Amino acid sequence: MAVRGGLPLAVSMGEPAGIGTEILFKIYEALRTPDRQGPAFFLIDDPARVAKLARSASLPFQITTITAPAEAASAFKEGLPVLQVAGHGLTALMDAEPGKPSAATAPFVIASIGQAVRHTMKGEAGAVVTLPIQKSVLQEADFPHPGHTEYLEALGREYLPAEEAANARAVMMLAAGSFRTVPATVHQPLSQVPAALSTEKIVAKAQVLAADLQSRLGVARPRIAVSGLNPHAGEDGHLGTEEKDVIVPAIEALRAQGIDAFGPFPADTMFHEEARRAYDAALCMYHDQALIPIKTLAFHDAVNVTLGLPFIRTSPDHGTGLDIAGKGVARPDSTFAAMRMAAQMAAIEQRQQTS
Ligand SMILES: NC(=O)C1=CN([C@@H]2O[C@H](COP(=O)(O)OP(=O)(O)OC[C@H]3O[C@@H](n4cnc5c(N)ncnc54)[C@H](O)[C@@H]3O)[C@@H](O)[C@H]2O)C=CC1
Ligand SMILES: NCC(=O)COP(=O)(O)O
Repeated sequence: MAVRGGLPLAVSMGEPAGIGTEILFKIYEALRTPDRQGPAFFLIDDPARVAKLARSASLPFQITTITAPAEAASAFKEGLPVLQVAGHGLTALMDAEPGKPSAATAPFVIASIGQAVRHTMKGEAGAVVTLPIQKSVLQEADFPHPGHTEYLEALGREYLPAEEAANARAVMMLAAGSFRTVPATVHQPLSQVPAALSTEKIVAKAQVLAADLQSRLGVARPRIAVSGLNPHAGEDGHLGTEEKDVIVPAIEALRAQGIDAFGPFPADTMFHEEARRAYDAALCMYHDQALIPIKTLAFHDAVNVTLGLPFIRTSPDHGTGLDIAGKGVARPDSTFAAMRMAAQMAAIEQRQQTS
């Protein structure tokens, strides 16, 4: 599959003690056949570390060091292309042990994400695909963002004109085919969610969602079902008032702007099969409300997409899988789906730019 003018995907390394690299090995092995059905990519990591892992797993292919993304497409035919991640003290990476993350590797994990974004924004890569990070370890290393979504929002702002940058909002979306869920608040402790919700925030997230469903995913007239926050969507104010005070005004504002938003719906009944036919995306109020249904129904198929960025970013829906790292049992499906989705989005973007 061609990616934006044949450009390969830039894959950030994620947690070196997690399942990301072994998953990438499985995907490369599946893709290196002559009739491969998937996009070319390059990994931003330490080639020596990746080669050591490949040797210990007796893989039937080689790791190819590249010095620039432009080499990735042809290198992909010879071996899994790896571009050096920036940073000092590479022994910390070489010493990474499956299942045992260390804050010493955090600077490389963070640098790899930044490099993937830079190459994509420079037009050297078609999209960013991130392998999972161990968020607690990055926090220990004083990473000031709770996850990729927030970091990518900050990185994306650097590429936007000042006025646009001030209003830029990254939106987390989990997607498995036409089943899509979006949390209005993202990595927020549950106790802080009610205070963090506002009519403005819900409106801003829904605007990005509607715009990107149209422009990046080809949904002509996005239908957005909005969840309540409380049991039974507040039971007409008897079980909470956020619906009346915050969510309904947001839906009204969105409808006045021509966005087909409706609700609020009780979150316990809006995800069953028939209910899902009525909408293209569910805008939920908090992380687990959005992620539990989709990970329960489609754990190995779902993709995490960040909308509202000046570049395309996808990721598997799962995390670092420390409990299974190094055992060879991690399934590559979600990361593979993330790569295919990034390639499809890049192709849509390219068609729009050339039409
Ligand atoms: N995009 C990202 O960077 C993400 C990072 N995380 C981070 O990952 C870390 C671990 O999070 P958890 O909640 O434990 O979730 P997890 O997804 O890493 O693991 C949950 C369960 O699913 C299994 N699992 C995960 N991926 C699998 C795969 N590909 N094949 C087979 N089984 C798989 C694991 O073995 C574990 O039993 C946390 O630090 C979290 O913040 C979590 C989600 C996304
Ligand atoms: N549970 C999803 C998740 O934590 C992914 O977050 P992000 O790192 O993509 O922001």
